[in-house]
Amino acid sequence: MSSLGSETSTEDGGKELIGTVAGPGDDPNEFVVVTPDDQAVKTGEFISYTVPVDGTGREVIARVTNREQARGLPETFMADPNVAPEAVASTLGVPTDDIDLYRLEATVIGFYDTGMQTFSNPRQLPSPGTRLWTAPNEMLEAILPNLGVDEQEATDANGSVDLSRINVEEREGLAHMGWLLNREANAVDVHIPIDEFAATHLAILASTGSGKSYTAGVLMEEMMMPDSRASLLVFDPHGEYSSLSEMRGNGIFASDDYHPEVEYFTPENLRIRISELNVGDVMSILDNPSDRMQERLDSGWRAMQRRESRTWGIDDLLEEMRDQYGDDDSSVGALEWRLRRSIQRNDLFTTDVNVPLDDLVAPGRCTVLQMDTLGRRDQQMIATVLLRRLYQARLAAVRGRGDEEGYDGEIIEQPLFALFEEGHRFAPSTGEAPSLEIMRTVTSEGRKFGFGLGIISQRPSKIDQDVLSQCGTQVTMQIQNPTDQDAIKNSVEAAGEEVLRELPGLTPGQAVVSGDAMNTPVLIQVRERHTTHGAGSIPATSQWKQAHEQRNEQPGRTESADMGGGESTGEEDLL
Ligand SMILES: Nc1ncnc2c1ncn2[C@@H]1O[C@H](COP(=O)(O)OP(=O)(O)OP(=O)(O)O)[C@@H](O)[C@H]1O
Repeated sequence: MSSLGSETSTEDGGKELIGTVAGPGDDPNEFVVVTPDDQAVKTGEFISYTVPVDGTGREVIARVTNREQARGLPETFMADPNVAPEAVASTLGVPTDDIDLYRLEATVIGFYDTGMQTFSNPRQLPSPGTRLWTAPNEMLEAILPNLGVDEQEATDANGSVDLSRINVEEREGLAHMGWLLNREANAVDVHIPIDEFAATHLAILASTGSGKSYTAGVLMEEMMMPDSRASLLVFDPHGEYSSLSEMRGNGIFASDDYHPEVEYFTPENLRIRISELNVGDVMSILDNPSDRMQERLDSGWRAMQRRESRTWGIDDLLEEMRDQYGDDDSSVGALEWRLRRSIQRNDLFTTDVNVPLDDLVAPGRCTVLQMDTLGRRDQQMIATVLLRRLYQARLAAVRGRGDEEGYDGEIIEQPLFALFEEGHRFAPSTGEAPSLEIMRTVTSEGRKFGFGLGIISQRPSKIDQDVLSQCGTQVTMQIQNPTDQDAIKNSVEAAGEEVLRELPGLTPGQAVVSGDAMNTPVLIQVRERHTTHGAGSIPATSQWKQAHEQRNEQPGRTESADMGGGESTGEEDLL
């Protein structure tokens, strides 16, 4: 490795001199850097240079987007793998010092503007000859995520702005997701503001096995820390989050006055009161009701909803429809069969039990709805009814309806965050799902009412595009499928070319974080979980072997398997 001239190449704070600007690049925002250093600068690295802006020297950050060799030893020197190219060079008397030269392309991100609290593009490329440095670790920690660092915090005792002096770890309400992939582990820790993604929603998108639920687990752990004490609700269609209960006894999550609560609900205690369904929900679960049936159901259902009692059932509804249309109406007869089969005989629905929302959600409580024993339609139904009730309860709280005389509806005073594994199941891009409408409502309006959603999915192209495009923060992991990459391109505003280019090459645990929680997209390594990950793949070969050994140990099994001995040949069992 060679140094740039005779100057020392490093400064305090891990800032390293890496090269010199050669000139502008192909795009207006791009420039070219020549660097002799073949180790320090990888694609994706953040580099910096200083330019005068309004009379003040500003440290501008740029991202390296491409790296190629500009000069090196001739390829013929590498023809024999048994002989080092340097040995060939020395035999031929060719000097090898300072021979390697790299050409980097970099895109300007901007300088951090403490007034605007985000990056500002100086709209001026560095002049040829400008010296480039790796951006300092502490500064990157403070300015890559959207932490709203302001001038007061960033100003040192001499009155100069110094972004490296911000101690991110002292700030509250941040989720430590991991660290910048291009730097050493924990050199640049990435802490994202929970308030941002809890308000404007979150999407975690990746192919299966890339680390979506692991990352969701990391974020939930962070949200349940003493300085956040979230009110979380997890819709868990596969029962993947049972290990979150480990947070209860783990000191990392506790403080003098706080221990996180983790509660599990199963379908047995999540029954849906029939009167909570609206007529659209019912239509979606009935088998192809005709127009006449729909008309009768609509009228009957509305009449039932006007009643004071909330504990009516299918018999009461049928009686109402018969009152309206007569005892012999054939459409009511056809509806009876469908209603009894889809609702009355389904244990999920009941006339009177309704889990109080206060039992379900509370500050400092993570509630996991374990729905793995239910079919897709029943899972959607639970999500529909719960989301609708929670949304109404938040709306009532924000609008101060609790103080109104005569208001007897539910109220949830604290903001909520609901996380959906298999998000495409609840907000699908095609086909009917009763939950789609309320998912759209919460993602478009929830911000105003303190109701955030997190959508996890391995098939971004199968998520309703309105819902996906409302997820302001995105954690995107490995995705190779071109249709899913297109869905991300079309719905994720922050997903520029550089983000999309990264996706196929990521390995499990690596992610691009972009959107509202960030000032610019970054590639990170997600940190390890404090709780056990509950969703690993099942190791088939060891489990087959173990199961087979156990089977052999069963006395009856070995005897009947031994066709040569004992009284049974096993043939009797077949007769
Ligand atoms: N940040 C990480 N650190 C360590 N291991 C990780 C990390 N992220 C993922 N893994 C490993 O990768 C495996 C797959 O992760 P995970 O179960 O979260 O994938 P997934 O995308 O949710 O898959 P699926 O779609 O099948 O649910 C896990 O078993 C876990 O061990």
